[in-house]
Amino acid sequence: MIQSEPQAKVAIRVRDLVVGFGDRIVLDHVDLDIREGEIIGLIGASGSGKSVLLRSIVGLVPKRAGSIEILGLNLDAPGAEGRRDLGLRCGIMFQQGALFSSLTVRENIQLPMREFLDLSDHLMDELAMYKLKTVGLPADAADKYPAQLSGGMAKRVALARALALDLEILFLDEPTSGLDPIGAGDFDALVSVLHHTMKLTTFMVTHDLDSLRNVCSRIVAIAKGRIVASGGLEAMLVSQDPWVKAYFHGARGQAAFG
Ligand SMILES: Nc1ncnc2c1ncn2[C@@H]1O[C@H](COP(=O)(O)OP(=O)(O)OP(=O)(O)O)[C@@H](O)[C@H]1O
Repeated sequence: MIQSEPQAKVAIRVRDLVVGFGDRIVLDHVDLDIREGEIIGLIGASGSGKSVLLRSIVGLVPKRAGSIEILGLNLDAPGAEGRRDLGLRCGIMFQQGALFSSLTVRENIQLPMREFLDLSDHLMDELAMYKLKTVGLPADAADKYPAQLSGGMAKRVALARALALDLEILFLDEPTSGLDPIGAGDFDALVSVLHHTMKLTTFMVTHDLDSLRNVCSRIVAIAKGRIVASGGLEAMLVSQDPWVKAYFHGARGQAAFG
């Protein structure tokens, strides 16, 4: 696992967060601190609320109670300037990549630039090519449409779009799902390189045991609406939480870590 700086400042502070839909409570008084430079791997059973937690933190799902601070800004009252500031400093890559099918790769990558920056078309073209290169794609991918890309390429384009601005925090929702093990390993390596070169704080929802081992600096496990374990692999392996135990000591966990 990647080591992180224990004394770094808190980048994301979640306190007493309650989120629900109808009469179902999905997040039940969740507390979580993520420090600058950490790569967090959020794990939990299907439907345990991983994506809901990610979406709540970025303000896409309304909360019922609690508070969320990102880079020192309280999401309850960010103000127009604060909202813009967060848009510039945080990037999100969703599970399905969510590329716009009618736009080329270049145009997809340029969307956040158009929203947040005032740049000439020429400069945006140069930046888009640079971002493509950063995620390991060839220049001729720029004029392709999403339907012409493989799953792995589409994920890289989605990452390039998330990185379109100079980010401090990157949110990834199951970035390696749907990739074969080699593609997933390549993607993990890319996330590690970006972490080292850009000093990104990364919050990643994942089911991928290799990603947890190779990329994350800390694992956070969620079950029954609460954080039930947090720490390195060693902490997970000795956790007494039933779900964490089953996950790390079950057949897949044994194959990966045993
Ligand atoms: N917009 C919504 N409206 C109603 N219920 C929702 C909504 N979004 C999520 N849920 C419910 O919240 C629960 C948690 O969903 P979430 O997507 O966070 O699960 P997850 O842990 O990410 O699962 P998976 O690993 O399968 O992606 C699920 O029961 C889901 O049906």
